[in-house]
Amino acid sequence: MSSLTVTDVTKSYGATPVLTGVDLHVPEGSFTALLGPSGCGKTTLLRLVAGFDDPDRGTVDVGGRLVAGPGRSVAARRRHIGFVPQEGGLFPHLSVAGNVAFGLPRRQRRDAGRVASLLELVGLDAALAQRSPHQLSGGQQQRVALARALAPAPSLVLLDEPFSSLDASLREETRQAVADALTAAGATAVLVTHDQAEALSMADQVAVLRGGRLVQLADPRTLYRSPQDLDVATFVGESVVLDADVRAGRAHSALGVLDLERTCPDGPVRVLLRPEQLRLGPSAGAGPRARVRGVDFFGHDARVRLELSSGMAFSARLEGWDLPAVGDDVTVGVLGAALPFPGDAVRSGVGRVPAST
Ligand SMILES: Nc1ncnc2c1ncn2[C@@H]1O[C@H](COP(=O)(O)OP(=O)(O)OP(=O)(O)O)[C@@H](O)[C@H]1O
Repeated sequence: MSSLTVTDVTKSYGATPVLTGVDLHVPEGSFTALLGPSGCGKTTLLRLVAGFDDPDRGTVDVGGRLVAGPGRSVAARRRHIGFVPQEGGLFPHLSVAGNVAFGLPRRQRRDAGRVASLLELVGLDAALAQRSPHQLSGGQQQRVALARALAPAPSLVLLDEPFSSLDASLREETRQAVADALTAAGATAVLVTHDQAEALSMADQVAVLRGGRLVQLADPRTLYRSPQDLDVATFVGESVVLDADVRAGRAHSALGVLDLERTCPDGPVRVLLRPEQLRLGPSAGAGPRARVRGVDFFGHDARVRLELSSGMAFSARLEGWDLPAVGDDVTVGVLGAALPFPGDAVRSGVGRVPAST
């Protein structure tokens, strides 16, 4: 397996810039997720790396070998890159074993042991080897597609939204199987997704793309806890954004006086909390009082929608055992510190919680 280095990659279709000055380094043996909203250029970047298209400017380097750049474009089939497309792209007329064997060098195609070990690597029972793709679940098909992509021991594996067509329970299970197989193979992998939970749970590092630019590259915890701006914050998770006034290093806000995650000059600021930092107490307790306006119960946890007497609405994320009822009055406490964004203009004093889950 090899590292991947993308330097200053720019691509336009007609007059429309799709990628602008993208720099990305994926260390050997690591897993990077490209995360961003629809149309931000994720798939285009993957296609330029795979060799399905060429950048207008910049370079792509796989394991120290320049595969795309000024005057150079190595053909896709010579880049030693495995590709797992959205729907798996299995050959319908070949068996599972035939599909996996297709990825092997010609002289190894009849090696049943090699095919069996690849199926084992992706967590599939060898008994499935003679089935046709249409006799498999969507999750099993994706695993076969990964086994086929890993078969030639590629330098790099690219996965383009491979779980998007799977239903929720199968998606979780398949993600885990794919992540385990990639780790076991020591693969360098890049996954395209618009699902923040998928990116945060699977990847070693997450590259957030917005409008064709890479706006932040960080490990999942850093990205979630220290997003570079409020747009990234709300894209990677639910947020409570408050207007506040910093005095002597603490933020005075509608949810009380908050400690800050990093130093911030005195003055108006917007601060970020995550809904799971909020704790609710009895209405007679200390802290700002709020009324419960709604409870969205998910089983293991719940989103409790709250409103202060000022009309400010926000949500807390609580474990599902001991939840308040709609109409209850509660007090709100804050765990940990808030993240300040001094550059963001103070708006109307109303907190917001995006609907993204
Ligand atoms: N071959 C092409 N010709 C013209 N425009 C294109 C082409 N490929 C992509 N685009 C445009 O480039 C932009 C980025 O597309 P891309 O598929 O890379 O986005 P994405 O982030 O992967 O989105 P999604 O999550 O919806 O797949 C879009 O506006 C798309 O319409």
